[in-house]
Amino acid sequence: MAVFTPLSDTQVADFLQRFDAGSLLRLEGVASGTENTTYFVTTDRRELVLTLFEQGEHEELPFFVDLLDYLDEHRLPVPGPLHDQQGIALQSLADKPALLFPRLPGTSPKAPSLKQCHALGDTLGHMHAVSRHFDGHRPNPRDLHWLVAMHHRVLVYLSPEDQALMADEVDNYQGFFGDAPDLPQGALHGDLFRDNTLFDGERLGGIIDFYNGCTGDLLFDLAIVINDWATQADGRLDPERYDVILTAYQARRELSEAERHAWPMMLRMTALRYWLSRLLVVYVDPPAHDLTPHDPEQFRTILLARLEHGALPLPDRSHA
Ligand SMILES: Nc1ncnc2c1ncn2[C@@H]1O[C@H](COP(=O)(O)OP(=O)(O)O)[C@@H](O)[C@H]1O
Ligand SMILES: N[C@@H](CCOP(=O)(O)O)C(=O)O
Repeated sequence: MAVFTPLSDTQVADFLQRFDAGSLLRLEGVASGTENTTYFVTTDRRELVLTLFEQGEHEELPFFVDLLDYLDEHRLPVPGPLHDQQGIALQSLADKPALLFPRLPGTSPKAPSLKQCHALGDTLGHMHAVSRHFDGHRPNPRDLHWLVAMHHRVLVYLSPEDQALMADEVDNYQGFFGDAPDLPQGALHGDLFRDNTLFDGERLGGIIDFYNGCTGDLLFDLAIVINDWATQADGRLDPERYDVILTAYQARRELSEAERHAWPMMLRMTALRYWLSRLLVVYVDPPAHDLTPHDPEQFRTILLARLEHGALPLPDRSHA
């Protein structure tokens, strides 16, 4: 499904000669990708992943390479791209930009255990502690400016109640974040859902799919994680997962007073961010290929639950 550009064994064998990565033994298209063409590549030396970039802003690829290089150098479990014999990571193959990565171990959890939640909170806290010093720059493409600009495009498809909900919420965020003190900044993953992690048992083998990566409010990343990892089917927060992730995170990077104050609003804003991006996919800009879109309703439910019940208290760092 997700092999948009078919590649032959010969093309990939030739491509591998640019690197010091061994000779091709096996090439296998990956069905689960949604945006790019992904192949698993086995050589006589190692397991690799080859990605061809089918869409998106290609001029932004050097930012992703720099970010992955930086996090890899700081020993975060990310696929640091392979560099060729001239030291260059970003390549071209079949007229598409291409990157070669190590294949990280594990599978994505659907119902993460508390140990997996701990590993995720610990790694995200570690990542944010080091990513504060990353000197690349890419504004968050899904921040409040984007919400303000884009939400008008879906209102016509919503019930009058949902139109009011969305428009009022965006107003609330503008009022709140316009006056709020600046939040700690750094590089973010930007889409750290369960399906962008690979677990080898309880061990976090890797965080993948950094193509929403950007620089901005670190709290935005943490709120995305909590809304995906620590939410029950009815949209309410799962208290155990919530506590474990946030305690492990804060053992690495303590939240500031400004972040604690902004937390309930950030949970709402990132829920609306996905309600909106999913509505845009369904109604405004459906993908050219035949993929089942994610359900926007899920994030409307999460937003309503955050509005009705607020956020649970944040654990203190002293409990870490
Ligand atoms: N470095 C990696 N190690 C192991 N598996 C990977 C790696 N990168 C991607 N994958 C696998 O390929 C799939 C598609 O990759 P992804 O980058 O998420 O593509 P897309 O952006 O098209 O969704 C992932 O769901 C995962 O199964
Ligand atoms: N994880 C997202 C999909 C990626 O979102 P994007 O619109 O920022 O590319 C989801 O579950 O909706």
